[in-house]
Amino acid sequence: MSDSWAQAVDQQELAAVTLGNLHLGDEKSKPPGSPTKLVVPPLEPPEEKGEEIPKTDTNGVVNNGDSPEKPEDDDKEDRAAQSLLNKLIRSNLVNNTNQVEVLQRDPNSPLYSVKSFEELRLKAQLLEGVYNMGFNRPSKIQENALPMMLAEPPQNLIAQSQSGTGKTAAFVLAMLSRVDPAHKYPQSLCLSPTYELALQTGKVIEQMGKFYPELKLAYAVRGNKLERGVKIQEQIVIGTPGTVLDWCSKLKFIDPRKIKVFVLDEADVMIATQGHQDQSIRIQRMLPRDCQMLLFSATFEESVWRFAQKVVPDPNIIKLKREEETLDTIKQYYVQCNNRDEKVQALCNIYGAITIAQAMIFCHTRKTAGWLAAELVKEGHQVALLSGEMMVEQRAAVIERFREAKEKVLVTTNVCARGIDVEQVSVVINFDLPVDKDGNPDNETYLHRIGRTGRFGKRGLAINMVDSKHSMNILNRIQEHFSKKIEKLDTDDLDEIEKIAN
Ligand SMILES: Nc1ncnc2c1ncn2[C@@H]1O[C@H](COP(=O)(O)OP(=O)(O)OP(=O)(O)O)[C@@H](O)[C@H]1O
Repeated sequence: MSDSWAQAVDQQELAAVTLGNLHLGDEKSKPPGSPTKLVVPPLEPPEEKGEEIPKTDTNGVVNNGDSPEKPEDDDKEDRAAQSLLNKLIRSNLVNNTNQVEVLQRDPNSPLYSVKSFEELRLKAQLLEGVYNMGFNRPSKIQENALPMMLAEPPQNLIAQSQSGTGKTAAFVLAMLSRVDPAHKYPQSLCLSPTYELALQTGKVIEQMGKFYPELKLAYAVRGNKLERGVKIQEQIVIGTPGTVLDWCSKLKFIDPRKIKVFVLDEADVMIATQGHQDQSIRIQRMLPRDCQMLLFSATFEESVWRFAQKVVPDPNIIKLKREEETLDTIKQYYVQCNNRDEKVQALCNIYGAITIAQAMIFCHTRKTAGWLAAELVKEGHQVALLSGEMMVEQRAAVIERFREAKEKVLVTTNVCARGIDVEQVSVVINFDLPVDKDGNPDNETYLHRIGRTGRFGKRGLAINMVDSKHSMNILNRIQEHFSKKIEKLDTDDLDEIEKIAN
């Protein structure tokens, strides 16, 4: 009897934790409302299955149908959702100190790079747009990519750099620069992998083109129904492959032979969606030979490269390596427990002994994450829970609140937090150690969770919870892999805990 009562309380509290951190009705993904500038994009979701967002519904809910006990399956995480999440929470350029690698189509032509936007001789309206967005100087990738993209005669480009390094801003500038506002037909065309990503890029186009009101933008996304026989007058079109293909061929809203710049954004996300690769290639085949082709990708695996070569003839290539993560500046500890209740107790002891500004706690399953969040709330902590069944906007809102330090503890599973940098986190706790599908140590994930790139530099603290022979074995193998000692921490000894904070 008392047990079931306790369970009911648990469930209620869990629900409270979850709801407490959701920002329902977040408007971020709604199409921008500037009726004079838009062919009104749909408020309703894309309709056709398999077109825009295969594993999410139109609000970004990940429908992977996992039972809550199972670990979240990495492969099922939607790349498009991840990319959107990163865009929604990012407020700044991601710094990268690595050298840019440039491969020129014609190695004899001089290689230009710019240190200021003035050097690009942009139209005054565009330069004003750039400064109005708060950009003072080109980002690392923009230094090389912009002169190439704006060169005469136009050159093709394949560019790869991690998310947040300024690719979108770069190609938007190229798209806007090449358009002649006197001509009332599409001249710049950009393909995005999903409806939501198209809207995000559309926002950048609108912001950057703010002082150039003659330039108009149309959204070729599903749900945006136009009357038959209509010809698009907007000079810039952003859309998803299925709809753009229809608009260019079957419906003839766009004359593809008049396109001067063709951008394929997020190529790695694009090819992860069935059908998009073929549709993109079919669109590309309709474009004139002298159309400038630009392709961007955050990663560059073999499949992306093959696709890129099919759609971008004679390309220049620019690559910017990811910043390496390292464990050098991290103090690593483990705590030995017998079960998960002891792990919670150990956590509470740690919190009782040292002041932790902000911590991220990783669990193996959503269920554990939910349970742990509820336990920590009971102990009086302000906890944010990030879980796979949340909509992308909700996840973004949780991370945003955490970044603003509205909560001090973020409990999450690996899949949810992948690729998300919350710079101020000083302590990372592996409530469960990262393992792959076969139960082997997942060293890469371990490094991602607790590693720091050179730019963060600060010393960090990582605490691993061990609760069985098996997890001890995993820990040992991780230790061997990185050749870095993970010290034992006795969480019953307050003095010892205090020492680790110094
Ligand atoms: N030169 C710049 N100076 C300052 N901020 C910039 C500059 N270029 C871009 N940004 C800003 O940095 C952030 C990342 O830029 P952008 O979205 O273009 O990167 P990206 O490489 O396209 O990443 P993603 O593909 O994830 O969108 C944005 O907030 C953008 O406004």
